Amino acid sequence: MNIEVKAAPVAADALLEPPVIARVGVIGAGQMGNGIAHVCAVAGLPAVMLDAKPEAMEKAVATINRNLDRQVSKGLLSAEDKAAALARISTSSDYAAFGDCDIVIEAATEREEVKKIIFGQLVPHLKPSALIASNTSSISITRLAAVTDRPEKFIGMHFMNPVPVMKLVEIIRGIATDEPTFQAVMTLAQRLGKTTAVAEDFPAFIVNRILVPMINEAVYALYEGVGHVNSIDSAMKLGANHPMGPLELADFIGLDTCLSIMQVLHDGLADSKYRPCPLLVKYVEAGWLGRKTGRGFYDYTQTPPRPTR
Ligand SMILES: CC(=O)CC(=O)SCCNC(=O)CCNC(=O)[C@H](O)C(C)(C)COP(=O)(O)OP(=O)(O)OC[C@H]1O[C@@H](n2cnc3c(N)ncnc32)[C@H](O)[C@@H]1OP(=O)(O)O
Ligand SMILES: NC(=O)C1=CN([C@@H]2O[C@H](COP(=O)(O)OP(=O)(O)OC[C@H]3O[C@@H](n4cnc5c(N)ncnc54)[C@H](OP(=O)(O)O)[C@@H]3O)[C@@H](O)[C@H]2O)C=CC1
Repeated sequence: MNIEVKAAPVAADALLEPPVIARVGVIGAGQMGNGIAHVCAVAGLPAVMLDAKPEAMEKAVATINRNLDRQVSKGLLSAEDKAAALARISTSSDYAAFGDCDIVIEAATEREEVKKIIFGQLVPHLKPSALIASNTSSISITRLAAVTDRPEKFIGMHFMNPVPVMKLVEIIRGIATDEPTFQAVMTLAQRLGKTTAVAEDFPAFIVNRILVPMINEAVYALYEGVGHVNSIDSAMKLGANHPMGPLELADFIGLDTCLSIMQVLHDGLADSKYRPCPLLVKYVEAGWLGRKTGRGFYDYTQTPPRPTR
């Protein structure tokens, strides 16, 4: 009996060449934006950063300088390579600066409405072939892509904090993301020295679906009096071999970002197990956002940082 074996159909876009990325734009010059610009520049890619506030960009360049020095002192980078990397970084407060970028990576505050406004401002300045990536920690890539003129060239590129140190980048395709975009971003992540994990477009993807509910649970443990800040963090560092305790890590990520991620999980999965801890909500309402505001579960004006509970 003859069995006819048919080749699986090949999507038309799989035959197209992925675009080459030679110049990167970064929106948001906070802790993630400066880290993304840093690793691009070290990998030889010119990177232009934009932020709502000029002082945020000045601070970002100073942070990059300090973190490059850290790599030089550890012997990971030569002084010449550091100088060359710094020279590849520029800043602008005008979206027109993204006109010659092959990809723009958005790393602004974790609020859907903020990101959607940014994409509306960005799109008119992009060349037709330019890709857009979002570094969102949790928000639907499909929904963000839908407000742009190029959902097929839109993708999630989720770096981990601190970007120069952490090996992983999660890659998330929206429903419309095409194959050349996916391939181009996989190649870019490799060029930046990162390892990729591909995640489907579900709330908070893989890392934060697992990590941030653990942090939220640590805040519940604090809220319910199971332990003090120090005992909770020591327990997880020494008892589970985590490099940082969950409350220290929450402060490091930013409590506003942790809360936004829990809200996306709670809204998106409609399961009460993702309810943000009321104490986390209260800290964010107080403006105690962690390291970036000098106070969270620790007070960073003290050396060493002193637990606030
Ligand atoms: C929320 C999300 O969407 C996803 C996420 O990113 S979740 C967060 C994922 N990251 C983690 O889990 C990090 C856990 N912590 C660690 O792995 C380690 O503690 C660490 C790598 C951050 C630092 O380890 P270390 O090198 O032993 O510590 P140390 O040299 O004392 O560095 C600590 C400081 O350097 C930073 N850091 C270290 N090397 C750095 C570098 N090359 N570039 C930038 N920052 C660096 C740390 O953020 C911290 O900042 P301060 O300058 O304010 O102190
Ligand atoms: N923190 C973490 O550990 C990680 C965060 N992420 C994600 O990365 C993104 C950025 O987070 P992170 O760097 O921590 O946040 P930060 O708060 O450190 O930085 C965000 C920056 O974006 C700026 N910004 C806000 N609105 C605009 C705008 N309209 N145009 C330009 N810039 C704007 C903010 O300015 P201002 O302060 O003036 O509002 C701020 O400088 C978020 O989506 C977050 O979820 C991903 C991985 C890890």
